[in-house]
Amino acid sequence: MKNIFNHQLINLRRQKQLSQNDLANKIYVSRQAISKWENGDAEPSLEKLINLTEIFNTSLDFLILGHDDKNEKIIEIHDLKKAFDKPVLNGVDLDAYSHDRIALLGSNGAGKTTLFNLIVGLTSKDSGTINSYINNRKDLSIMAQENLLIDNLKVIEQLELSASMYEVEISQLDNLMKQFNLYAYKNNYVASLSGGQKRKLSLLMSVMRPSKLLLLDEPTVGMDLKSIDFFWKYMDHIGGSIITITHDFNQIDKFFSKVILMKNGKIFKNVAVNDIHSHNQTIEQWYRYFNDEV
Ligand SMILES: Nc1ncnc2c1ncn2[C@@H]1O[C@H](COP(=O)(O)OP(=O)(O)OP(=O)(O)O)[C@@H](O)[C@H]1O
Repeated sequence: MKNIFNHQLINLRRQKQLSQNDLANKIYVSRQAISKWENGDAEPSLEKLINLTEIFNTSLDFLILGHDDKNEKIIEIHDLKKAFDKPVLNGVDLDAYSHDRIALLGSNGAGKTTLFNLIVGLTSKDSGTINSYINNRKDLSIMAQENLLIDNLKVIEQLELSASMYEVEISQLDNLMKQFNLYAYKNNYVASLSGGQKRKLSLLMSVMRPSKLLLLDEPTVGMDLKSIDFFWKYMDHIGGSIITITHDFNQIDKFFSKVILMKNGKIFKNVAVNDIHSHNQTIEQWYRYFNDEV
């Protein structure tokens, strides 16, 4: 299990709208100590960790690992059907749990984005059930395939808009833009960004607050290699359940715990990545075999 304490601390402090000084005063340490913890240069004593769990009303597991030890079901989909001109989803069954990192695979037109849109509520189902055990407004984030950006806003204005919706402190935005290599474009119009920069901005908007379920639709398409590497490293520090539509096979082997293959409007395979590796297969080989793309 990965220790992501410093990321959690930043996120939880922002959620509570506390400055580093405010938090330092509450637990009787210096502001510099908070800064070191958030930069990953030092870690608090157990006593201070416990103080932090009380302030943020959370568990030690959540504070350090980004999730509670219980692997809770967060979404349950049963016999989901959807047709447009022709049937697209023919009875999808899928459960996702709080620790899951799922790569959703399938050929073009298999219905992956349609499934996301149904989960988020952008599309209405024909039949079946989607039971969500999280608060979709607070705990569900999505980075959609089409960038949902407003062209005539400046980058900073676009981010301030999301920050106000997600109750994220505006003072954190400069730091986030620096991490995402967007700071130099802070006052540029969204319309003037390259495709890859727009993807990074969308990604930043979808991860600026912690979520229990994060849906990503082809997140790395259009990004350069450096940005792709940054993206996956960043994702590794995010808590909660993540379902990603991606064909970035190198990363699926490293990052994901499960792969789901959609075919003929159904979940054709739902397998642990470890199981595939234990048969000496890469995910790409497995995918090509089962998706008849050998
Ligand atoms: N709003 C819509 N109106 C009509 N048809 C639609 C609509 N949305 C999706 N479809 C159709 O549903 C099918 C599945 O599309 P979807 O975008 O879900 O596939 P996908 O697996 O995400 O594909 P890709 O890998 O190409 O992004 C396609 O045939 C598509 O044309």
